[in-house]
Amino acid sequence: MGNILIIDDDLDIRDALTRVVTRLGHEARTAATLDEGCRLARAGDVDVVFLDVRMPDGNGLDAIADIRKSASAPEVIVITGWGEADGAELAMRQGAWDYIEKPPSVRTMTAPLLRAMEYRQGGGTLPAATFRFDGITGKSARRAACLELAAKAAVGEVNVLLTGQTGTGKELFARAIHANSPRTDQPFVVVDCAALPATIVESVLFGNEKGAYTGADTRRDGLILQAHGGTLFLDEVGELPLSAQKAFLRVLQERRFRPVGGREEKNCDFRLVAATNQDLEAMSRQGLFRQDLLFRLQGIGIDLPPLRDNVDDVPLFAGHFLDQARLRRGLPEKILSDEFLAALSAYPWPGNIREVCNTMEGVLALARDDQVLHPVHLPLHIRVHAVRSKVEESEAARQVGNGARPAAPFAASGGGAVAPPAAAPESGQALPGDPTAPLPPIKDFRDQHEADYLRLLLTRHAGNMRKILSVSGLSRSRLYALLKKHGLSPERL
Ligand SMILES: Nc1ncnc2c1ncn2[C@@H]1O[C@H](COP(=O)(O)OP(=O)(O)OP(=O)(O)O)[C@@H](O)[C@H]1O
Repeated sequence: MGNILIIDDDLDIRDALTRVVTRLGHEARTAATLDEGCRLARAGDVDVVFLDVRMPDGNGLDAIADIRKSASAPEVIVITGWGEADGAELAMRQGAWDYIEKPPSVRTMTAPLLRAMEYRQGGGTLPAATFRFDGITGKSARRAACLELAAKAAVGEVNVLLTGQTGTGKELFARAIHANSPRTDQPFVVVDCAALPATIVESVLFGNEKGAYTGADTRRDGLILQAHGGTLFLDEVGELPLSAQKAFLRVLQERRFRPVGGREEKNCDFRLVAATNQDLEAMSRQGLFRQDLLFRLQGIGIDLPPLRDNVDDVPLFAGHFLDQARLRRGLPEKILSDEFLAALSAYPWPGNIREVCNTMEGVLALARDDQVLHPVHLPLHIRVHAVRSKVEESEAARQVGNGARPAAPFAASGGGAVAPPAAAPESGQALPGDPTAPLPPIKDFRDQHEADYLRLLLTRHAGNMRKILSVSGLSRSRLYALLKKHGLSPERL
């Protein structure tokens, strides 16, 4: 028997779910507010949580990570409004087990609950608790959800597709999935698809017989055979030529392949993990990537967040890599000055975690004998960025002091500047038109303009999520987080 928690403000849905839960022999607890639900999840030994998205006191999606962090790490089944595909997607990205649409039927309520309970009773309980995160750090909710998914993926055989910008840790995660899988004692074979010469890509993958083509003076085993029993990691899979995609799809379907120039087929048994920093869905719409292969690859999709979406993780990574480098060189501990940390946080880290790692190596080389780290130890471009941000902030404050509204913070990523809203902001501190009026603190000023920008974004592009994301340059989760921060309704997304 399991403990099921139902968090929904709709009494009818609470009652319907309670009936389904008790009929399956489990115990049901209910909460009509998010606050009470989270409290019950934290307090009790809960196996599964049914969680409504639109709660009177907040958005259920924002509570998933917290609920998953409760001691019993319950599985979360999200209840979304009909057609809220974006909410469902976000729920899965935050680590939800599954989602059901309103109005729920007995079948839609029962199936995911049965599967989640089966998973927990079958030893799948708390996979993250037994997952070895060797060398993996980061605390943000999104990164934690990625680790959860990796832990779940590791115990099974399903194909995994890791996506994310360069340096976000795709290869590190692929290695961790292999290391935590039953195949850990077998080979982990990396195929860098971007480095495969197009003319011999099939021979590199599938091997070749002697004389199969000009220059093939020996027989050789391909990488697929080398991965037999273990894990094949296809890095930069978007670079795989179309002809090789077709051949590889067949391998995935039939687990058999024929070496180039060979007569007999060979069996192969490998677990596939692929990675890309490209948008494979867009590529497949343009005919550049086979859709059938994409479907096969993304058994479990793990989308690693860019570092700039989780600024709070920057000092953590900096400390982590600094310690690693310091211990390797036998140097004493360093103190990170506030200015040093501020400069790190102001920088957007386009090279993500890899860039932090390289930067900290450089910092340590410069600061060998200095106990305290200052901005001067950072590379010039990072210092320049920090200084520019500071100057821009003071410039903006000065313009406000003159009664002018600054244009710079509204520069849209797609080009032209977005005009500031005509009406006075609905909330937040009003800007002083009177030059003698006291200035708001810079944080309030920034927050207020952020809110104005979001309102404008929603007004102009209501209902067009793709446009909203491309114009703003925000990731989906960052957008939701900002809407929540400013108390704006995501309904118009
Ligand atoms: N969560 C993490 N914790 C600690 N180190 C990390 C983490 N993520 C990435 N790194 C480190 O950052 C560097 C880059 O990671 P990795 O090579 O896995 O990125 P990637 O996404 O595969 O990059 P690319 O797309 O350029 O191949 C590595 O040194 C890796 O160990």
